[in-house]
Amino acid sequence: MSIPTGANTNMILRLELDKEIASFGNIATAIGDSGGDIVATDVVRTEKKSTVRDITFSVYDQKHSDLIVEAVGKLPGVKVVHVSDQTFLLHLGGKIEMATKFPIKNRDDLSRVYTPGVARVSMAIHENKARAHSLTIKRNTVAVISDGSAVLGLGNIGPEAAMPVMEGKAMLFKQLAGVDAFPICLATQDVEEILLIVKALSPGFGGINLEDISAPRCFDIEKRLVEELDIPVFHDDQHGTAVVLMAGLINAVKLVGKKLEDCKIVVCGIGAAGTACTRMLLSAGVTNIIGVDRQGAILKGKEYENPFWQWYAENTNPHHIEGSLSEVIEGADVFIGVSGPGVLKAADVKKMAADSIVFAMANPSPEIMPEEAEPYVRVMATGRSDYPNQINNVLCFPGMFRGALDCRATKINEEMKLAASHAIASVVSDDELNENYIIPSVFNHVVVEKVREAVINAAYKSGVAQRRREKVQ
Ligand SMILES: NC(=O)c1ccc[n+]([C@@H]2O[C@H](COP(=O)([O-])OP(=O)(O)OC[C@H]3O[C@@H](n4cnc5c(N)ncnc54)[C@H](O)[C@@H]3O)[C@@H](O)[C@H]2O)c1
Ligand SMILES: O=C(O)C[C@H](O)C(=O)O
Ligand SMILES: [Mg+2]
Repeated sequence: MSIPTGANTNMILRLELDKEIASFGNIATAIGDSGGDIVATDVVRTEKKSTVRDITFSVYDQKHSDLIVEAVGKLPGVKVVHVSDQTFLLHLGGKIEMATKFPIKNRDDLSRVYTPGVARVSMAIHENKARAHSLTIKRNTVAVISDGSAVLGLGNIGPEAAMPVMEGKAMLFKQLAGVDAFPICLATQDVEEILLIVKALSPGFGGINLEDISAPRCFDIEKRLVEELDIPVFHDDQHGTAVVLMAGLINAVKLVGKKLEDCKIVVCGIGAAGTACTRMLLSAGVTNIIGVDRQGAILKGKEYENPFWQWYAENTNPHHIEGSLSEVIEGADVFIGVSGPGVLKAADVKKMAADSIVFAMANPSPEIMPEEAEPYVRVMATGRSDYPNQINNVLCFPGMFRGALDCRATKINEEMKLAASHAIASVVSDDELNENYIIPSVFNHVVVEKVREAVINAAYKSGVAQRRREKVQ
């Protein structure tokens, strides 16, 4: 599968040029004629007969870049050394590192942070385990755990390939909410093994963020970890997504003047995210929900191997609507896509009710690109950062864990999730609300603070916060 590099990505082409044969003018013409735009050129080194240059040029996508590289590579005296882009360069050596809070300057410091001084601290924790929250990194630390089985919409690409996504989540935790998160990708997809590993590594962490673990295994893993651990365990693809979806929907229906309970909602992709989004919609009073997966609409009376689809069939699709996505979407007010790229066609969107809302949330390529859907929809959103209305769980998980860690919640419950949805939605005021602004930006500093506050209040009200209220600012 080719991954779109995004609109107007800058590529860097390293060329070795034979000084006698190659002409920079020809290179510039080849790039320009192929629709590329030269942004910069740098001389890397010059030798007697050749020179090595980096040419930075902007392209639309991966295919466009390949075309230009091919055209340049055919020029006389030009050898393509390699092609990279800024995204790849940013990933060289990974995106995060560990830092110490203060330097160890002398033997005195050494004897405090390390042996012998550290032994007294260890014994204090041994006497009272709760002290780990004040004397170790536990109170500010979250493990971001994946088995690489459902990475974005790319599927089961394995733990090594999942690392860049998990490093990205860790960066966002730190930058947005000051939470120290560790990416941990496991070389197993066995439920029992994952449970054992996560439980065994939990002592050093204040929370567990499960990420990109495929359904239905993710449900069992999360449920059992929640039962067996006394720190919050949160499967981000389920609950983070559902929280942000609900925030976007609260504002979108307000904008189009519909009532959420009256809407016909089609959810496409009944995996981790689709199941959790549906549960949240049901608890908000929506009844007319139709779930669609690869085989079409999920229906009561049919036999499903997946026990969660059995539950789904019992609890949704009250009018027993059968058929494919393009059949069941007829007259729908809302489409929620958490499946894969290009699943929804413009012709399907045309069949939706007036003032339709399309949340095409599959990453990195949505169920339909905004350019295709926009002529027929009133409100369009994706999970991506390069279009307006980014409905992405990053609006939830930093503030959610910040709040849960600060009040030392034992779990993240329904009350905390619903409070987070309303907090996110409330960042967009009625005056600001419009088709291109139903959900705040990830960079809006108010979001994390509002989510944190709402989560803390809900945690105290629902009795899962352990820290004395007056200690939590
Ligand atoms: N925007 C966000 O914040 C956000 C959050 C979570 C997940 N997602 C996206 O949602 C998608 C699913 O993630 P998940 O964690 O639930 O994965 P998952 O593997 O648990 O579930 C995916 C489901 O989609 C179904 N599906 C795949 N292709 C389909 C198609 N062509 N038609 C109908 N159904 C199809 C699969 O059968 C599966 O049931 C991914 O693309 C992911 O990037 C987005
Ligand atoms: O990682 C993201 O951008 C969102 C979400 O967790 C996903 O799996 O797509
Ligand atoms: Mg994810």
